[in-house]
Amino acid sequence: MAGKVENYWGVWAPVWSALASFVFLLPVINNYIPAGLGQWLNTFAEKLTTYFSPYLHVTISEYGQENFRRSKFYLAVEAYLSHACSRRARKLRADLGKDAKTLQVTVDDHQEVTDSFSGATLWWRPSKTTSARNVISWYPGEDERRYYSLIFHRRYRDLVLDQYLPYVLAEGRAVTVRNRQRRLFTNNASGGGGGGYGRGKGVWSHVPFEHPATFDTLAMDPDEKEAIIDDLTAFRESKEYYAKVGKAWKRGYLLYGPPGTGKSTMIAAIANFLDYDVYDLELTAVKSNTDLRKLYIETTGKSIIVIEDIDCSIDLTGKRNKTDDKKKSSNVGKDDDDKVKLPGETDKDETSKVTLSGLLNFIDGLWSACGGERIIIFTTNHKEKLDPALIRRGRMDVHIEMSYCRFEAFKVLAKNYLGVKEHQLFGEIQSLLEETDMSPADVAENLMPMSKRKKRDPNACLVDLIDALNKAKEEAAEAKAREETEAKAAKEKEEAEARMMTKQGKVISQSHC
Ligand SMILES: Nc1ncnc2c1ncn2[C@@H]1O[C@H](COP(=O)(O)OP(=O)(O)OP(=O)(O)O)[C@@H](O)[C@H]1O
Ligand SMILES: [Mg+2]
Repeated sequence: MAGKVENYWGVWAPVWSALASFVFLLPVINNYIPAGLGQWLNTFAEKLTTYFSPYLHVTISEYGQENFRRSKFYLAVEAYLSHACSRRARKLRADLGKDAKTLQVTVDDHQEVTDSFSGATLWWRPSKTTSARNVISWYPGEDERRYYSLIFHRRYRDLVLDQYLPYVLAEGRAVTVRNRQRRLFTNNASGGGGGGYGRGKGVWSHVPFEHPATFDTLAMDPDEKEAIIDDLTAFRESKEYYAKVGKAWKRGYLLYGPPGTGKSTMIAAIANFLDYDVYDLELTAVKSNTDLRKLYIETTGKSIIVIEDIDCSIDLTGKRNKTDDKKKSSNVGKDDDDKVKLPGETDKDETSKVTLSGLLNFIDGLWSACGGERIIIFTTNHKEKLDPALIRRGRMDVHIEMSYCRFEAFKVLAKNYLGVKEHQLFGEIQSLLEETDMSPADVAENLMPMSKRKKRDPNACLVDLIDALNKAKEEAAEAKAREETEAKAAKEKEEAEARMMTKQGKVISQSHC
């Protein structure tokens, strides 16, 4: 939006100059004339300025009606100007951002910057007023009030109000999102951090999210990876589509597979790819369906809600053991812990009472009025243990199997860990990986050059990996042989027992005869 710098005083310069002198002198004149006349002169000066000036001013103040909060529009303008116009300003203000890591540069006070939009030239001027009162203020922004003035010709009034300002708001927000420090939230208060769960503060505590995993570092089949990236991209760009078909803008992913195959790493890669916050939901720390609902409502848009190891978190299979059956089944669909407690009465049962139906509601987000895109991810080592209702399409839309390391995935790890794309040992490794189930975590561990010898020579890492694969292969063969022997022994025992039973049966029937 770079614009030609022009002076908005233009041909009206002499008139403005005279007016400005008059307005400037007014406070001095006011000291020597009666109060009534002074007030009249002030009003007159204002009217004169408004009447002659072809320019309009829009003021955007830092603090709105509520003194505690900085105006969102002001922040958006600040972000927009620092991004779009700060290059053209001569005086800048530099500060550390919210996370105290990134440098933020904004246009300094009283520095006018120009912008242009659909042929219109606009001037932005950041200013501040300082309170004359000799009172120390408790509230931020009371003593010093910053504001932006936007000045433009009145013929652009509609353009500015209807198009330019909404554009500045949207652009400013986008810049803020790009610059923000993403966060990892957790509902497990013992994990440290800010507001504890259920203590009247926020229900989530958070730390900066700094996981370095990306899709480039994720070792898996390239075609599957591409399909996931496509799916995520389509989701991110489908706001209108979801609105059109009347669906909440959310998508569920089920990541399943053996330990160490990259499920948690994949979540970090997705978060980094989409630039979303992550809410790591510890289900065992949630006491009731009501609390689960509160947690959902307090999540923001552009976020990933994660429940790791869902099969271990809670009994969600719907299959209850007989003794507990009666008690637990009365829980399904109800929030029995919603009932009013007597004063002083505490929760005797500290265990989670989240039910399957509570979780299903959570996923469906039926009671949620919050907009904005959300991704829900479950991880599990045992997909077969999960209730089909929990993972049906529509809830968990995409099922992704994270499998043992095969050759294509190995090549990604070799490139990332050793910087090696081709090697004479690759052939041997390929055939070993096809025959042996080794998790990417174990392969990665073998490739890590953690000793001086390995650091000097990537070859040593590959040789170590071959040794580990051969060992794993032998162990797998031994385990298989053991299993076969045990199965054979069990079968023989069963047959012997059956023979014995038949024999006994015959004896009994003969004695009856
Ligand atoms: N597919 C992969 N690509 C790259 N690195 C991987 C992959 N899988 C595992 N790793 C490495 O192994 C470590 C453990 O992986 P991760 O925690 O993602 O496994 P997981 O599937 O979540 O295991 P679990 O089921 O035990 O939670 C990671 O820190 C990562 O360095
Ligand atoms: Mg994991």
